Amino acid sequence: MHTPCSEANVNRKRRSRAEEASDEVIVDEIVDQVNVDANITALLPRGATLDISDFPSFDASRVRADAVSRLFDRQDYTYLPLKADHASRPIWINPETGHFILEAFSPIAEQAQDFLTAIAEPVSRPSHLHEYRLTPYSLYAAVSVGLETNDIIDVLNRLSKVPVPESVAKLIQECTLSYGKVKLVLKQNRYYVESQHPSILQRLLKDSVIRGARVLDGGEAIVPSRAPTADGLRIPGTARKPGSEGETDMFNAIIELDKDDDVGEDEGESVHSFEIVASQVENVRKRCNQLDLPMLEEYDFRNDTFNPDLEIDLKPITVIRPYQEKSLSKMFGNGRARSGIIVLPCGAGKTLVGITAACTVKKSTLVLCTSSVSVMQWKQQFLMWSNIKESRIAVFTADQKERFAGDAGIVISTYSMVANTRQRSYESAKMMEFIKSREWGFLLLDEVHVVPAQMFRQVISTVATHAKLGLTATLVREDEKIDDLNFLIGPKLYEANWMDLAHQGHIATVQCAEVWCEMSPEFYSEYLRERSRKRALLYAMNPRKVQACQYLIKYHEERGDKIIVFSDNVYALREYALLLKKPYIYGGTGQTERMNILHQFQHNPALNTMFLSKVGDTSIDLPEATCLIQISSHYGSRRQEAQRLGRILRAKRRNDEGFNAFFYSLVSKDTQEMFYSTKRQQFLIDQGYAFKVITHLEGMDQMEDLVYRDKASRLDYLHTVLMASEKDAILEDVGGDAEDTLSSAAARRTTGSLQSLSGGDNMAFLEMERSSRARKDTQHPLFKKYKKRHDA
Ligand SMILES: Nc1ncnc2c1ncn2[C@@H]1O[C@H](COP(=O)(O)OP(=O)(O)OP(=O)(O)O)[C@@H](O)[C@H]1O
Repeated sequence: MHTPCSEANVNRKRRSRAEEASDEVIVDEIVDQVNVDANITALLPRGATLDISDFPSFDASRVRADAVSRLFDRQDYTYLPLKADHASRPIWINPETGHFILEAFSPIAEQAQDFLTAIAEPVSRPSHLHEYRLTPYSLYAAVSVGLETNDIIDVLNRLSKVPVPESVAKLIQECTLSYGKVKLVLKQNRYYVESQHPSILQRLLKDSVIRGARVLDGGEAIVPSRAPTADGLRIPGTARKPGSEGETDMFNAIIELDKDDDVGEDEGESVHSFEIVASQVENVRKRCNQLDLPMLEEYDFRNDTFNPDLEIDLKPITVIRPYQEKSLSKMFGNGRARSGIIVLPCGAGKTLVGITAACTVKKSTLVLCTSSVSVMQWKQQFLMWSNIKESRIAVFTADQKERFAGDAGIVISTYSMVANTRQRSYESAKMMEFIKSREWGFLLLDEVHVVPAQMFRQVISTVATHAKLGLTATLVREDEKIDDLNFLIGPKLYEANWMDLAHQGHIATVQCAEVWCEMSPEFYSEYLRERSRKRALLYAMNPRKVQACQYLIKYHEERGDKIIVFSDNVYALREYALLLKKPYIYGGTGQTERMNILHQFQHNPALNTMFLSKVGDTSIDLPEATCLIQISSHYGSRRQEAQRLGRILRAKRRNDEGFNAFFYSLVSKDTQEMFYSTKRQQFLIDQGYAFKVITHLEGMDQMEDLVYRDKASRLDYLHTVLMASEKDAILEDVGGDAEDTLSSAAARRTTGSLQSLSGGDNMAFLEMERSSRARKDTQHPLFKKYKKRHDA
């Protein structure tokens, strides 16, 4: 993170003792100055101490004269005038990049964080300082949750230590003034273009495409009506958190909005609209984008009398968690359903968020997942959390093609089933007709980060739907295709902070470590000589790595942990597992054997370790697992790293006193693997996880049965590895979204062909190859403009 203080800290380490001594004098002076500022200390949380490195701002004229300021070089923003009461305001604004630094130790950090997540993208959120960045997408999302240009600038100004720089205010204005001003609303199966600003509708109607799409029924072109009232739509199963009002007061004391600012939809301003023909919706949407007036999509489900209601509610025993409620309030905040994406960490309960949204909309719902195993789990979860009748849920997979009873219901299927353009079986074609022929109130899209944009386009153009909700844990893709999702589904509505959820006990706290394993000399000289893919095999099979793995398994088994060892390379997986006498599962493992291993892992105290290939990256729920060891991984995939960590975030024992789960990445030192490893960790580091580097495992060399201790055995082993074909160095291809037929009782999300579980991975990688040819025509011109400006 590029903050003046962190950079100064790094640079300071490189400097001579003499310079440091002179700095100390200055720092002492600053500390003195800070100490006399009673306001600052009074604002600190009880028990917290003031660290000068957390406190880089002080009198600008003094800084210029001291020995430290030159270290900041171009990042010296001391010319920005600090507000007199800056100490009680938690945000720094970078005028050049639109990045914000939030002092996470501020008493109003939580409220400031809520505001920043609504208007900006979190970049990095370690313990003390958080970094956010403004982007057109984040501002688009802000507008879509109801924030207005002036509110954004005003609140930012109140939270900021310096007046909002003109460049930042301009970006906010440029990106938000036209956004959110036009809405596409589907009412009683008729599409309306709606706005509170008649002039904007008039501007749109000057466009020939839009004018041509308008329904002319002799009525007024622009029809005024009443805006929906934000009557605080209550999401089922939610209750107001005690004490939350007090916190709001505190927040308001600093950033209080003018009363007038609140007069908006609450007061029932009139809105104006004109109708467009359904077949022209896509064209009108495109035109609006080109005119810099993108349409927001909202579903006025409570006034939809055209589509039959679905009898569904959360069971009385279902209580949704505060962060789940918060994410949903972004979707339903104004009494309508806004389309968009909710981002929650693995294991934080995205399924229940989706189900609660369906219970709120109460209209026919289509759920799309990445595999048929997930389809069955969604069905089971609907039955577990809600009171929906089983006959109202239908499953559409390769093996089951059901229809729900009655006129409203839920269909759960996979992306590939719905997006398939090849020849379909008779049954499948009939089912698709059923899906296409009706209007869906709600489309729930699971694991949106892995589905190619083309597939989304196919789904969205096939299914007539009012509101869309995308769910994901990691809104990152190596192919940078995330932007497409914003336009195909909607903006990001909410993103939870992983660390907060871990501190509240909703997900496990995890200790992450990278274990650096020296390459044994024999392997290293082969590695340097080798030019082919076998290099990867050599660093994966490094005997020191095998030893580290053996040691860690022993250490954690003795602690009572249940361990999963991950390897993307099947050759390495098999060799390690056979050598260490542990069971392994990969794409080719027979079904009975798989079920048996998973069952034993869960219930047999004598089996505490299993090896798992890439097929277990996603959708596997083994809450018994408390330790992960990664021996070989898919190059630099940040998403895969996060998903793997996700396997232990739901550890059953997470709320035990002092409990920690463990995540080890074994890396062969001085090889290409180190580069990939650093890249892989970035997403988790940005979530606040700290990777410790372990260079020496205490006591490993003294282990009695340590493998490959002598040179002869290592040379033998090297020959075996060199004999392996180049094919063995290639990572496992786990096939597409294969349909499976298995089920087992206990292991939720492991109840089937694991081969099918990783279909999503393949989808994303497939798209990566095509990314260079990807069409950019759906990109909003303002974003293109913005990107060009930034690239320049
Ligand atoms: N409000 C809640 N009350 C009780 N249990 C909950 C709640 N929300 C989620 N859970 C439980 O948390 C676990 C994880 O939920 P879920 O499988 O939906 O997570 P997820 O976010 O989809 O994870 P992944 O990304 O790994 O698929 C489940 O066992 C679920 O029953």
